[in-house]
Amino acid sequence: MGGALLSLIEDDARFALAGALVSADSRRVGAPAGHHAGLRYDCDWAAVGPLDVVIDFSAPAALPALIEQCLARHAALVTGTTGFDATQEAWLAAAAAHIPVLQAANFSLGIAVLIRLVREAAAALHAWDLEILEAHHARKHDAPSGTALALGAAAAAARGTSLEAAAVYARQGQTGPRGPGSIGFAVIRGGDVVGEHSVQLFAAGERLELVHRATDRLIFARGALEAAYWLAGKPAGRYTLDALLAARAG
Ligand SMILES: NC(=O)C1=CN([C@@H]2O[C@H](COP(=O)(O)OP(=O)(O)OC[C@H]3O[C@@H](n4cnc5c(N)ncnc54)[C@H](OP(=O)(O)O)[C@@H]3O)[C@@H](O)[C@H]2O)C=CC1
Ligand SMILES: O=C(O)C1=N[C@H](C(=O)O)C[C@H](O)C1
Repeated sequence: MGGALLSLIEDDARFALAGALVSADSRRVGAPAGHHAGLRYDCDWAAVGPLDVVIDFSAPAALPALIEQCLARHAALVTGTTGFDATQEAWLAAAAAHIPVLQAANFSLGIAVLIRLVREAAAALHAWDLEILEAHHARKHDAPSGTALALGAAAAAARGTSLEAAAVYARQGQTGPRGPGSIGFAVIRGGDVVGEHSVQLFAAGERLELVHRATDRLIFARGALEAAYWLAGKPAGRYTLDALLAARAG
């Protein structure tokens, strides 16, 4: 995602790159960061100049330093990183008391609309069995994807329950029949799949499938850049992609 962001920022006059950070043991440290006037990848926040907004697509382990630096610099934070645990989610919520934070498991417009459709379908077909399938490239670290979890949370909320109460993440052996009201997840990993999500609702004699397929990672980078431009300079608080889309539509 870092590479996709760099390539877009190069052609976007709204942005000036302050720095490009990778992990301490990255083979990229010291290599040119795209074609940005002498900027090189670094692993040290000290190499990053003054900034208005940080865009994060990294790993949960990067979060403590990320939050510390955003707070110290009063910078807005856009994060697309997935796989945070409950403690890390709480750190993000606490940071939002001091800086603007926009977190989205998926920055594609199609997924934003899919989440709305899932809410509607889950509520309208409240007794139907609901399953979520996702497929991603072989290098992905977390499962199910953040997007699959967001879709599950939207469906659960639309049915007046929570993902914690409804989710079934694994089935193997003598599982017994499907639990009523449960939300099942299935995960595929392989090759260079950019990201595919399918929400399926089943009743006797019929099935509804809602599917999104991403074929280019640039869509996520574009969405994150729009979010960053919108978020910079806003008051402290939590912001969502939905709020950005509503602001643009209105
Ligand atoms: N919200 C969305 O729309 C999307 C979200 N994602 C999520 O974004 C995250 C990154 O995905 P992707 O770009 O494919 O992953 P990659 O593994 O390709 O890149 C991760 C980057 O983060 C750096 N990094 C890892 N750990 C640290 C650390 N502790 N401190 C600083 N930098 C670190 C890596 O450095 P190094 O050079 O060492 O690898 C690398 O540059 C994932 O959580 C993924 O699920 C991905 C796509 C879209
Ligand atoms: O790791 C990825 O690649 C992606 N991760 C996000 C997720 O976990 O939902 C978004 C997108 O599907 C690509």
